[in-house]
Amino acid sequence: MTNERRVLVHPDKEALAASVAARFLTKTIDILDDLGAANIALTGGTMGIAVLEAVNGSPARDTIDWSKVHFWWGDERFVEKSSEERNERQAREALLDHLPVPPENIHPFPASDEIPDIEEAASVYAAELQAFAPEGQAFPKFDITFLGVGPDGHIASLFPDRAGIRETEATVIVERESPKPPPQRLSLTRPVLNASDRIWLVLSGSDKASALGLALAGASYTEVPVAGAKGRKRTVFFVDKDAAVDVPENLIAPSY
Ligand SMILES: O=C(O)[C@H](O)[C@@H](O)[C@H](O)[C@H](O)COP(=O)(O)O
Repeated sequence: MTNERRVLVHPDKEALAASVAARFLTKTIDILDDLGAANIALTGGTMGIAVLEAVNGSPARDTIDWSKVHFWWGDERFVEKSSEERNERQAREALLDHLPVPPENIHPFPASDEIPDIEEAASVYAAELQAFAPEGQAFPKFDITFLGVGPDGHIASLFPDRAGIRETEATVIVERESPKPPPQRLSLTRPVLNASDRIWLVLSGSDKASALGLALAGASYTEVPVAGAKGRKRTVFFVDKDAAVDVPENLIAPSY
């Protein structure tokens, strides 16, 4: 199988979440068989959380040795730890709090009431990435990185024409004026995201169609950040029919 970007189309959001959840569970089993451990980067957003809820509801959920899985995030809203807006809180409620994952395997970004200075919070997460990195590397190799996509084509908290999407040296950036509320966010940078073996983008709804179509048609990633998402081995767009209306026919994988 080539590393060409693939688009898998599903009839609706529910089928999309269920399909991605099933694929996540089987792929994680394969990764654990191959490597003995897995690093997964989660995303915020309604589709990202819907996938986690579907994983939690799967009968196959408990076939995995979750003690070997580490969970990270691609981005986080810089709000209080208990805020309902936090990606970590939403992921814990959707899945993580229902799994026998050792607490030390869950790596959330710092919250604003833990480290009030957002620049320091970014440095703390960069240090956490470094602490779990292979020798000589600055961050772990993520086996699967989930990304949602905004109507403007943003991924994680990397937004069009903002400094964050252009950053190639730092592993974590600060976004202070996110066009998507809340305004203050922390995000992994594109090089870190793209060092993932697999990037799985999950998007639904007609409001995503334009960004997806532009990205697949070769738009600049500084203008349409999702255009710059490319895993080392696989880049798969899991979409519903509404989000797929502008996708070139030749990129749509046969439905299965
Ligand atoms: O913290 C966040 O808000 C997410 O990381 C963000 O990148 C999200 O994934 C997209 O905005 C898509 O969100 P929806 O799936 O809700 O459209």
